[in-house]
Amino acid sequence: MSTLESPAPVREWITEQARAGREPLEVVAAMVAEGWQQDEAITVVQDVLHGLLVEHARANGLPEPTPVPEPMEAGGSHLLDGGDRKVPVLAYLRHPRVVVLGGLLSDEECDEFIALARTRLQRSETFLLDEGVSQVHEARTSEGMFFTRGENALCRRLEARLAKLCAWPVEFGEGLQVLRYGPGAEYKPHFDYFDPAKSGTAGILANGGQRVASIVMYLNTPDAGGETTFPDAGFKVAPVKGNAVFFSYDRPHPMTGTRHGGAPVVAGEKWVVTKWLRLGEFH
Ligand SMILES: O=C(O)CCC(=O)C(=O)O
Ligand SMILES: [Fe+2]
Repeated sequence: MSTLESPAPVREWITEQARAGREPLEVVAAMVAEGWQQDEAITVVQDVLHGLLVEHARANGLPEPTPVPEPMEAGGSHLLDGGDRKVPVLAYLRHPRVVVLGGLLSDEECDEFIALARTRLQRSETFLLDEGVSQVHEARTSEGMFFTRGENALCRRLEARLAKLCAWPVEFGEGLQVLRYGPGAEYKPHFDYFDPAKSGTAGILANGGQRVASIVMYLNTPDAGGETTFPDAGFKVAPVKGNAVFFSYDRPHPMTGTRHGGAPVVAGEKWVVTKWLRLGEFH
């Protein structure tokens, strides 16, 4: 019998202990004293407590966690397999979940993205979920454009690399977006998921479901400023050509800590290409 199919009375007893404020390790110790194997006791306690937390979240109107891409899962190696390229991890943070990647794109790939996007740029818009429309907004003073998924050989190559790195299907990704920030331009702190409380969200989620991860890739190195900031974590990522920042959010809620922004460019310009990953197939 697997421990997860352990009899209901044991699970009920663990739940009672947790509700009475007993420490999980004490509960495990009590089970071991009753003849349980340590590892099996830990597994059952963990499973019951996880279920309690999910129930608690639901009862308090919080969204439940979903699976997310996890680029660090590959056996703990710091050199990730991007298929056609090995990608070094430069830093990672547990909460919010952030992974900083070095050399995700070659210099030539960065230059080619800028060249392909330059003539198609338009003032960036922000999707106003209450009104269900996209509008120019002072919180976002960049210019941008979207490629459709698989639009050209360069997009296809990068999309395949990201899918391999994140172990997340290409079909679950939105088209790549290129942004250009001139001097002084910025993107004020925001969340990338779609707010479930807004009326326009249901329509957006019909295609692909929620966003669960973002990868912001730097196509040049601004002379000063332009960091990607995570203000709630007191953390910022330096925009360096070819490098990237990955972050994931397992539910559309501020508790993920993934509020982030593009700090104002102080000197020079800043170019990024962004990929958003959805929970399901995006058309
Ligand atoms: O420019 C940056 O550093 C962040 C971009 C961003 O947050 C976005 O495109 O959603
Ligand atoms: Fe963002």
